[in-house]
Amino acid sequence: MAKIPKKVLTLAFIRRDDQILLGRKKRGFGEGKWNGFGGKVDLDETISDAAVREVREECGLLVTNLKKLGVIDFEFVGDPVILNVHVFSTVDFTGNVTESEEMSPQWYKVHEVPFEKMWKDDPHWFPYMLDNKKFNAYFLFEGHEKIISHWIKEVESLDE
Ligand SMILES: Nc1ncnc2c1[nH]c(=O)n2[C@H]1C[C@H](O)[C@@H](COP(=O)(O)OP(=O)(O)OP(=O)(O)O)O1
Repeated sequence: MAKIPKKVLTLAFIRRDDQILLGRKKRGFGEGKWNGFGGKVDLDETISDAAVREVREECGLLVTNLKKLGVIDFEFVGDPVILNVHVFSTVDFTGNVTESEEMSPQWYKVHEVPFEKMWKDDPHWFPYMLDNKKFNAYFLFEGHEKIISHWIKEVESLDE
């Protein structure tokens, strides 16, 4: 059976009191949408090292104690590549929030997250992430705005 190609990506969220740091993507995939910080994992790094690097590059913060909370597979009709996104969260960081070429960051209260300006899948799994519950999920998209099918399940543990 043919192997399905997967592209591994990170997605990290930083929490402070009742707030979460989001960034508006200024270019490329997901341009204009608010999201956490992340991107592709390089060949010579672990997934969590990539998560730390991407946060640093995209919003200037140095994060520690990242907890992996979710793994989501995204499939797009007509595209053989599955995006395998590893979701992290932390409350531990140093540095100042800084705008980058890729992201315009802003703190949001957790009950004021702007889902209407985010990926359509986000409202489905954010509640797990915000509650620090571990989860696996799958979304099949047609284009970038329509979810055709999906599932989410809470899990006891995730591979690091
Ligand atoms: N559907 C959905 N919901 C929520 N988050 C995401 C998606 N699809 C996604 O790809 N993502 C996340 C996963 C990553 O954090 C980013 C996409 O990363 P990308 O900007 O393509 O990767 P970089 O390595 O930063 O890209 P370049 O530096 O090559 O521009 O969105």
